[in-house]
Amino acid sequence: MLGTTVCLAIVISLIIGFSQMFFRKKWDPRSQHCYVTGGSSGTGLALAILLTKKGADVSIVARNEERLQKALAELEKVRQTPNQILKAYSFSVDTESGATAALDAACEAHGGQSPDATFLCAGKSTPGYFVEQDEASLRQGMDETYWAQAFSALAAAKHMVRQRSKGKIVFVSSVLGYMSIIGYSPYSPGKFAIRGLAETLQSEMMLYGIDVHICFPCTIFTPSYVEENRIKPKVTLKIEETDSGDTPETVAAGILRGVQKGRFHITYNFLGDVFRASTCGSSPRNSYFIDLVYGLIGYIALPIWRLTVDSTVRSFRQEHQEHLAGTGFLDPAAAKK
Ligand SMILES: NC(=O)C1=CN([C@@H]2O[C@H](COP(=O)(O)OP(=O)(O)OC[C@H]3O[C@@H](n4cnc5c(N)ncnc54)[C@H](OP(=O)(O)O)[C@@H]3O)[C@@H](O)[C@H]2O)C=CC1
Ligand SMILES: CCCCCCCCCCCCCCCC(=O)[C@@H](N)CO
Repeated sequence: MLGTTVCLAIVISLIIGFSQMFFRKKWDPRSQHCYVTGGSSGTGLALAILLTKKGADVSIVARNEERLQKALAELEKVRQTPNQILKAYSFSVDTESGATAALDAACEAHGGQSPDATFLCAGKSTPGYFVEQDEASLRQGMDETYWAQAFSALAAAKHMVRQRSKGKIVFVSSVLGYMSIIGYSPYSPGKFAIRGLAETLQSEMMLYGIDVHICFPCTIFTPSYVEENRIKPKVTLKIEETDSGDTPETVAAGILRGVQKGRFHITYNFLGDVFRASTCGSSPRNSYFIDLVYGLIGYIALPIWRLTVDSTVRSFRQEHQEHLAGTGFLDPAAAKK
């Protein structure tokens, strides 16, 4: 009985898998309005360039006007047709009012129509030790991760639902939204929170025919990666040596491919695939069989990797004590153990 059920499940998922592979119509960005937050730099910019090359109308949003204008000039260079609408808007998207105003401004250039796809790339990482954080820095961490994406998703969802228009919402979390390591207390919780929101919306947006996706990148060589490494604890840098990193262009191509394939969780490299399959839970899978293989690899390799992470952290104990003594954090009256 169990054998028959398993066989039946395999046959059904094979049929579904193949039919999706051959008959699913790939999303074409041509002439679609793609709204990209964080589009002035790194991954968001690479994605905006890619979408422009594919013939999309592209709106980019970020705060710094100068970088936005430079980015817009990059988009202009790869414009495919004279009537492609390419625009840049300076707003901070980590509040509801900012995110809504940014979206409304971008929609105005399209007769008030909702974007066909909303890519939420805005985000920042400010790593540091937990005991060196305070209320302001931890709240800032959530602003730079969760709120920098959640309010744009809210604005886009309301806009689309009011207009009864369909579209896509694409979040950018991190593998640090699947797991975490020392030094990421201001960042990782917000990236997990983005997953929580995406999981809710993947279910709820079905009411309206809105597709939801979420990408979990590993290290990306972007300007902010260079910036975060300046303040990143050495132990965190050491642990991250295992991750060889990708260019923003690779990640952007991975995001677009994932959206076109209709993936909910998007990963584009081996490490990402392993973490995705190993923490999938009841989230929609990408493939029953391939994910099983990645899951198996994770089941064997991740506990071993975790042991090496733990031993790296312990090997930094002495150095860390000296660091805390140097910053005056330690209570001088407390006996040295
Ligand atoms: N680099 C990496 O190693 C990894 C990055 N990620 C995530 O990928 C996404 C892109 O990162 P990356 O390409 O490195 O980023 P960059 O720092 O290169 O670009 C970030 C972009 O977001 C904009 N931005 C940031 N905060 C706001 C805000 N509050 N309002 C409006 N715009 C904002 C920035 O412009 P401005 O400052 O002018 O507003 C900039 O355009 C982020 O969500 C990041 O967390 C995930 C995994 C790894
Ligand atoms: C087969 C299993 C082996 C497992 C090896 C795992 C190695 C992972 C190293 C940690 C990668 C951290 C990336 C952080 C990305 C990010 O979000 C920050 N750059 C912030 O922007």
